[in-house]
Parts: sequence; C-alpha cells; structure tokens
Amino acid sequence: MLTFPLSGSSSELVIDVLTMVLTDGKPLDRAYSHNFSGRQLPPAELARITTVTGDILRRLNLYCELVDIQASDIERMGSKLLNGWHLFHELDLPKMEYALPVDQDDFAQKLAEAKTKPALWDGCPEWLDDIGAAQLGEKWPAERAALAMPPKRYIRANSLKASREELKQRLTKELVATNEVEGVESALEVRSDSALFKTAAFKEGFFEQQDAGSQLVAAAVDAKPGMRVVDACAGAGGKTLHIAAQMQGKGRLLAMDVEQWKLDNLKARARRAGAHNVETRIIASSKTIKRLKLTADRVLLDVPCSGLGVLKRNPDAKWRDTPERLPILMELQKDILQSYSRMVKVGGILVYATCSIMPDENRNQVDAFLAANPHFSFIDDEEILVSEHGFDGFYLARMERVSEA
Ligand SMILES: C[S@@+](CC[C@H](N)C(=O)[O-])C[C@H]1O[C@@H](n2cnc3c(N)ncnc32)[C@H](O)[C@@H]1O
Repeated sequence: MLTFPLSGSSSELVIDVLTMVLTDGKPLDRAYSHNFSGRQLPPAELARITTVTGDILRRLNLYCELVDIQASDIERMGSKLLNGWHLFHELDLPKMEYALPVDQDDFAQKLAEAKTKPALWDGCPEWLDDIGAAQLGEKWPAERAALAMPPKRYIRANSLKASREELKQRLTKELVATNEVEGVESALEVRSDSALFKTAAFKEGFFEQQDAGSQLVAAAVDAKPGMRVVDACAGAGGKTLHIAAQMQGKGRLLAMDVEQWKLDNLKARARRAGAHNVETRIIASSKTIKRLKLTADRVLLDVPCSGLGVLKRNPDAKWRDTPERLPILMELQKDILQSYSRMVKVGGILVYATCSIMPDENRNQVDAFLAANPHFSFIDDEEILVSEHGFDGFYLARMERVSEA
C-alpha cells in the first residue's frame, strides 16, 4: 500500500472519484478519466491515488463501518473516510483543507469488532457473500479474501511485433520494470508505476494491457495460421488481438459483438497491433449467426457474465450490482451457447469462457449445453481461481463438434 500519506489535494481527488462512482453511479474507469483529464499528475502520484481509491472500493463497507458513515454520504463525509483509511493503514493523516475528524477510541473498538466478521473484513456485500458461499462452498472464503487484494498489472507481448524477451528489453530501456509470468508465456507483470500507455513500445503496438488469466483463455483457443476463427463476443478485442497473434496474421478472424462502439475500438487497436486479418461484424439479428453455420474451425464465446472473477480490478461493480442480475445473465449465456455454437464446423472447437468464478455461469452451463447437444463432446475445462494464481478469475471450457447434429 502507501508508505506515506496522500497529499490534501490527492485526497480530495479520491473523494471526487468516489463521489462520481457511488453517488452518480459512474463506472470507475470513467470517473478516473473525468477527474484526471487536463491534470499533469506525475505517474507515481497517479498510481498512489488509484491505489487508495481502488482499495477503498474493494473494502468500502469495512471502511465506512470503521468511521461510522454511509457510502451514500461520501460527498459530505469523504474526508472522514480518507482519515479512517489512513488510520487503518497506520499512516499520518492527510492534510485536507476541511476534514472531519475520526474518534480514535471509537475507531479502535470498531476495528476490533470488524476483525471478527470475515465477510466485512474482505469488503464483501451480504448478497455477494450469500451467492459465493452457495456456489463455491468451502472454496469461497479464500476467493473472497483474494478479491479484496489489489490487482497486479499485466501486459501481453504482441508476438506479431516482438517476443516477450524483446519486449522486456525494450521496456527496460523506457524505464518500465517487468517480470516474466510463470505459466503464461505471453505475459509480463509490470513492477513499476510507469505511464505504460505513454511508452513508444505501446504506441507501436508491442503490447496490450491484459490480465494474465485472460491470456490463458485466449491461449486455449489454440488458433493456427490459416484457420477460420470467430470471436463472437469480442468487445473491444482483448482476446481477439491475442488470437490474431496466434494466427500470425494468416487466415480469417471474425470479431463480432452487439455493440458497434466496441468493435470500432477493436479496429483501432488491431491497426496499432498490426493484426491485419481481423474483420469486425455487428450482430444485428440471428441471421448474422445463421449465415456462418458450420464454417468455423474455432469459435470463442467470451460471454457476458457477472464479472465476479474480476472484482479486484472492477471493485465499483460490487456496489452497483444486484443479485437479480445473475439469473438474467445466465439465461443470456445459455442462449448464446445454444445459438452461436452453430458456427462451429465438424471437427472444430468451441471455447466457452467467462470472467466469473461461479459454477452456475461456468461448468453448470457447459454441462447443460452438452446434455442438450450430443453432437458436441467435452475436451477439457479450467477454473482460474483468484486465490490460486493472483490473476483475475476466469473459466474456460473446450468442446469439439463431432457431427452436424
Ligand atoms: C466479457 S465481454 C467480452 C470481452 C472481450 N472478449 C475481451 O476479451 O475484451 C462480453 C461481450 O459480449 C457482448 N455481448 C452482449 N450480448 C451479446 C450477444 N447477444 N451476442 C454477442 N455479444 C454480446 C458485450 O457487448 C461484451 O462486449
């Protein structure tokens, strides 16, 4: 965490970001860009601000409890929260202009009580704790604790431009310190607080920011040069670009989504990455899928999901989401699996993936699909748990189409 307190102005910036997220309901990344744009903050200070903001959001209920405020009062009471955060981390208090004090005896008593409540200690809302316990049983407490930890920064070497070793050397010259990630051959962990997106290596497409767990998902697609591959829920293309690199620019890679603006982002990223075999297509109706029936060697379905595996990176979702969303998402996942699997040709491979750690979105969906579709056979699956690797949590399953129907 921090070794010295935030400045008064940085503390106020944290409060502004938190207010946007918790009062106005804005996603964290948008609140950051809104509050940071036009300011010339040094990268190290920016990193300290995002470290504190992220940590507060990961354990918001705990910090609010310790200083006896409601999250909805953040605009008025944010200075008290910031003071409490510094006390919790045994730092001197920040020098804010108008700051509400924290009663230290009261704080100490609440801290002792909080230590006896593991879900509160891990910053877990009650609804999520109930789902996690029901879905993961005895594995849940370790996952819950891991989701309260700060995420690491990972990048993927773009093999269309450079090997991981070449990228590492290039970044060292740009004063970015990295380590190779064991078990994920394309991944580097970034160890310095560098402004990654300002490096020449980024501008020239040598790497993409991508969690190491996400890199494992795209690696499982195992696309080969010359294949026909469909990434049917491509979004802004995190995994598409990785697949393009596997294909060495040869063959046809179709990136699809229901949101055009995401595909537009993808196109710009593909240009930077030198991924020339990527074509984008909006899914306007079920006809878009039907036309591709039995054509693809690989189909990746990185379906919309609860995102409960990536909460350490997107902690704001914990305070915006509700348990009612889960069954709606599961229905959509089931429909996408059933309908989009038609694009896989005989002998081709379907990869189903989520950034969730909940079996109902993962293995249970796959089992139900296989029971209803005997023309697909199960190859293997992998549960990337947050507590095991320190990566974000993901799930992937691979299935082969063995006959037309
Ligand atoms: C988990 S995200 C994909 C992330 C992306 N693959 C990546 O690696 O960056 C799921 C995507 O599915 C898209 N989506 C939602 N409903 C869909 C549908 N019915 N068909 C296809 N894509 C859909 C969303 O717009 C979103 O971009």
